[in-house]
Amino acid sequence: MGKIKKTKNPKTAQNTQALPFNTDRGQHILKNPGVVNAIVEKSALKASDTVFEVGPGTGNLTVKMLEAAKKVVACEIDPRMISELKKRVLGTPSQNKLEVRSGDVMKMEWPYFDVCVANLPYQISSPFVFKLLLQRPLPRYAVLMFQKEFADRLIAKPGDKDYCRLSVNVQLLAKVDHLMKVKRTEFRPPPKVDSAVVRIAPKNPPPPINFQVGFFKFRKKTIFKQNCNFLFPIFKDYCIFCKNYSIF
Ligand SMILES: C[S@@+](CC[C@H](N)C(=O)[O-])C[C@H]1O[C@@H](n2cnc3c(N)ncnc32)[C@H](O)[C@@H]1O
Repeated sequence: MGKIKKTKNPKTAQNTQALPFNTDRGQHILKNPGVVNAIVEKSALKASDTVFEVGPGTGNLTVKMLEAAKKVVACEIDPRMISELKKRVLGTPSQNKLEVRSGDVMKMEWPYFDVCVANLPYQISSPFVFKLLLQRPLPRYAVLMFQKEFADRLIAKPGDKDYCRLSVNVQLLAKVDHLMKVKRTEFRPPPKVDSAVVRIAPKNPPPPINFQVGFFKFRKKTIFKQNCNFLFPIFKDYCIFCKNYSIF
């Protein structure tokens, strides 16, 4: 593990040797190597893969993925974490396989990648998933850790209590599978909620949706005030489907 130590108030931390966690940035670090190994195993990385990791933190997942993949491009918002990560791989055989990008993943252009693996900061879950599904070329899949309740909505099927607009929108564009549950006690500091790891495999080729007039640009209420006939067939079917299932 890295040198990070939990402090009650990061802003007033006195310990200059250890970094405080910033939970406002979703800094809940996986502390159980068994969970880290399980996530990497379930990611089924190939030796030829370029992996996009969001929020590597101190690099617990990163170092394992570097052993399995051709390259890891890791995007991290916190410069302190970047420096810990770089120190961790310095002088190791993995050093040249790691590219670190500094900044907010939602504001930057994404690199080419085959697979995305991330223990995501939960506050960006929804926009991240839709940015992922609009990424071109399409990645093979993403293995992502979410708050359990968000994961439940992603994988919900018609009739389930969690079935909602998110389930419909994501499952229209991808196959979503639940991989594993992760208890809050597996993180340092523990978050207030449990988590789950999900694989999102975009449908390839994607359904023929024109996103300029698609559901990302419309509010459902606006759509239903209009005549669906002007919409191209798949989007019209989608509207009817949502209407039938009362998904608004
Ligand atoms: C849940 S921690 C995961 C840390 C590490 N991957 C692990 O599993 O132990 C989330 C990480 O995402 C970073 N982060 C938060 N918001 C971000 C953003 N918008 N763009 C990039 N990284 C972000 C945080 O600084 C933190 O290192």
